[in-house]
Amino acid sequence: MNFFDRLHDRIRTVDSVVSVGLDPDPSRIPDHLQDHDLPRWAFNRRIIDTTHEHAAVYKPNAAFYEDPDGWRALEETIAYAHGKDVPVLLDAKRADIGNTTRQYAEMLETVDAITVNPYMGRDSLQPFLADEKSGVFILCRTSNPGGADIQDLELETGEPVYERVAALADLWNDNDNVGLVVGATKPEELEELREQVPDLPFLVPGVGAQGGDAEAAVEYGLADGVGLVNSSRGIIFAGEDRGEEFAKASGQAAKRLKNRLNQYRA
Ligand SMILES: O=c1ccn([C@@H]2O[C@H](COP(=O)(O)O)[C@@H](O)[C@H]2O)c(=O)[nH]1
Repeated sequence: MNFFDRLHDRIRTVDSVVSVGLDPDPSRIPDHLQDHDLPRWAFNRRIIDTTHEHAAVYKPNAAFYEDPDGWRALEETIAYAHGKDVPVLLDAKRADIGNTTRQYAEMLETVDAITVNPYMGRDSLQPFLADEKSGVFILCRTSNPGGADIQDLELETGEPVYERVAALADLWNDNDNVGLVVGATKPEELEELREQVPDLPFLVPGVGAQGGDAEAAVEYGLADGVGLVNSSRGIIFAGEDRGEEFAKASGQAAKRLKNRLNQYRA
């Protein structure tokens, strides 16, 4: 079964399009976990225990794991999430020349989907696109203010770069495994892009800590009911002031976001 069919089933099972971002900033991990062998893993395990019933996927961002202990923490986290039947989308934003990107694509042996950067063109993404079972989310219109610097530039045809990226992503979708990353902070672009590529599911980050538009994220992020709305800090650090009870607050935050997003689902 391909990733989007599996995601469709997962969304139906938990009645949720919430992507729980696992970005365990070491400086924000509660004191009582700092002595663990792998504090990031100890933190994530507790977050997974309280949020998995509300999670369509877990989205660890590779930036929070790129050191030897980090990779171990990530491996444990992925295995634990899978043990709870939750797919894992690695937010790695990878791509490189073909020979290198083939190595990056090995990551798809351990996760279910990945984010990739289209800046180097189709050959830089080919090993990801060719992996029929895995999801490939292509950065299109990102949520950060500087996303405009390049993505909004107008081409000679009058279309902005992000629209060209969406058109290319649609062309590259031979295996029905491509989605787009479009920020919830850009509701107008979400609407335009949904019209342009009606069949591509979106990963929509930027609700929660970045203050994006949750209603637009659901209304335009889903293609035939399939898509993901991510919150990371808003869920995992919801209980920052609650000491050993921190994970309970994360479970409540994930449930609250699920219910809020479900108000807008058809
Ligand atoms: O356009 C983008 C692409 C990726 N992200 C990532 O999503 C999460 C958002 O975290 P919050 O704490 O909910 O703000 C994080 O991993 C980003 O690197 C994004 O925000 N925008």
